[in-house]
Amino acid sequence: MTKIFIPEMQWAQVAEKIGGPLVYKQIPVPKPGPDEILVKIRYSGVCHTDLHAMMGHWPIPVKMPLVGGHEGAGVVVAKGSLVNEFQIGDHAGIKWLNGSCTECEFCRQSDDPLCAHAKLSGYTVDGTFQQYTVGKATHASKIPKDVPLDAIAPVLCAGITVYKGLKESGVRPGQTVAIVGAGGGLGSLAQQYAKAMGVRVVAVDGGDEKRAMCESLGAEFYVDFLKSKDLVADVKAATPGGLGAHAVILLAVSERPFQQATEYVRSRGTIIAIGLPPDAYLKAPVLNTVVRMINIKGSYVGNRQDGVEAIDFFARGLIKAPFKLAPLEDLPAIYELMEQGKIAGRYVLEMPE
Ligand SMILES: NC(=O)c1ccc[n+]([C@@H]2O[C@H](COP(=O)([O-])OP(=O)(O)OC[C@H]3O[C@@H](n4cnc5c(N)ncnc54)[C@H](O)[C@@H]3O)[C@@H](O)[C@H]2O)c1
Ligand SMILES: [Zn+2]
Ligand SMILES: [Zn+2]
Repeated sequence: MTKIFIPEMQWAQVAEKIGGPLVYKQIPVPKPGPDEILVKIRYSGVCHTDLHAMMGHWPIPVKMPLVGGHEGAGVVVAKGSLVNEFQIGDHAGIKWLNGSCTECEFCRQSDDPLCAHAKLSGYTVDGTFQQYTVGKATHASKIPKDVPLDAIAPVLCAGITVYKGLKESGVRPGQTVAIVGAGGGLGSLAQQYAKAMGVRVVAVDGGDEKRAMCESLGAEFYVDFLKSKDLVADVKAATPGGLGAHAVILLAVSERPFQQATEYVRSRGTIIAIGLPPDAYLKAPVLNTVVRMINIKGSYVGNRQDGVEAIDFFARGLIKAPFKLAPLEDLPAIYELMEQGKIAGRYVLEMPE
């Protein structure tokens, strides 16, 4: 086996404290434990969760200083003595779920995201905004060699999460899903997974750039929340018979749509909350929820099998979502655009050689 050179130091984007700023600097390359792999990250997507993490938006303690990032795609360059799943040179993905205990009731039932001892990339352990990242071999994703590492990166969180959310909604081929926040990273992939599953899409987001993107991704209708005078009526009008959407996938980073979705979901329909706006509450009228038999559920990333399936959809050529490439150094500017809701699709960072 050819020996791969691994440097002692590497470039990383580091948040030194809650709220930032980010510092682009050299830090030590981590060493994999016995059950871990070391991945030379080539590309990492930038998820809105990374921004929430740096800003301390959620009441879950976040590691500081922090290297964010959890959509990392690269090459295995070292592994611990217990690792059988990967060989040096394999392509691998580091996801939000960096590892879990594998022994608790949730892990045993393949609900590993619910594990109380889960390690979260770019939150409780350092993530993929660095040249080299460690992850548990059991939880890292296998990426086929013919799959491009830049395009697959956003699938590792955004893709898996929306794929899982669509399955949790129970929406069936031929039915209609309203995707709220359709113009963002998760939204762009949600449209592609829905289409691949034979589900019709009503996209909800703001602005003409996102309209153009959603229409190119196959949305049958686009409702602009910035321009619509009656969003509920507009979404319903875009669904068969005007009866409302069979499922609503909430990906927006503001609270309003979480309050509104019960108004345009179809009777017996399901609302899936995925977006995580800070300090937000779900609110639904009890009467309508009961007499229209509305389901409201949360959905949180996906388990290992969801990951395998989501990557497989991509590998079969069914998922093509737009992304923009930028060097790792540009992360602060990307966060600024994200804050302003100005990113159509996903940004993918390219690591320095
Ligand atoms: N549940 C999970 O497992 C999970 C996984 C990944 C991300 N997330 C969360 O999902 C959210 C979205 O992440 P992202 O990376 O796609 O973010 P993003 O910034 O790329 O996209 C968010 C989109 O929401 C749109 N939006 C804002 N207000 C809206 C409104 N009122 N109506 C319609 N659209 C609106 C924005 O214009 C933007 O296009 C974040 O809160 C993130 O933390 C959750
Ligand atoms: Zn994410
Ligand atoms: Zn567990």
